[in-house]
Amino acid sequence: MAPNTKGERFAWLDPTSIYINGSAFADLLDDLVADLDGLVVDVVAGLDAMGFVLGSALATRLGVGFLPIRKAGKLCVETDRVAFTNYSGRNQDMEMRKPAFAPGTKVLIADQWIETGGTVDGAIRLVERQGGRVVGLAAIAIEENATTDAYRAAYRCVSGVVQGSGWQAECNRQRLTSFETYDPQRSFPAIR
Ligand SMILES: O=P(O)(O)OC[C@H]1O[C@H](OP(=O)(O)OP(=O)(O)O)[C@H](O)[C@@H]1O
Repeated sequence: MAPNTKGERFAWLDPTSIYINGSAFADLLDDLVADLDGLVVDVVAGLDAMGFVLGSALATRLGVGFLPIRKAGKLCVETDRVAFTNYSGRNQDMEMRKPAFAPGTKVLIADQWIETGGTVDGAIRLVERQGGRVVGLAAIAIEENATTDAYRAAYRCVSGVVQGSGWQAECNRQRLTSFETYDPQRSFPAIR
């Protein structure tokens, strides 16, 4: 995963090198699906924008559909809208089509990353307001803080970066030791 080279307005890392490499992406999905074993999911909801990548891939692996939750102002149908604040401190709105599913639908929410938990909090509210049951959260990494501790207590939380690992501690510090040797070419897709 690549370090931020652009400053504070941006996320502290970029996981594109996982998505762009077929083996790495497949390994990530294998691990997440294995950790989701036994969880009954009716639909995967992915968060705009990068949560669409992981969310739609997971949905196809789980054999269920995919529901995009959008940043506000994009959907051309009736929506429900909530405000949220993410790691940047910026206030934004997000929207979900309305109606999106029947009450009681079991929803797995997927996002690229959970840092403060502010973004996923908005998605949980949208799902629950339509009578959906959030059954799990999936991400490449879920940083540890009071908000995400509460999520782990309430929902099945699965992440590529495993809780208790050295990588989890590095994620919490927002500095990976692998940044020192990061080389984008190592993840380039093979040319056939
Ligand atoms: O836990 P939080 O502090 O809310 O931060 C996590 C969110 O931030 C990132 O997305 P970002 O808002 O950067 O947008 P993007 O998906 O369009 O890159 C990430 O993909 C999550 O959606």
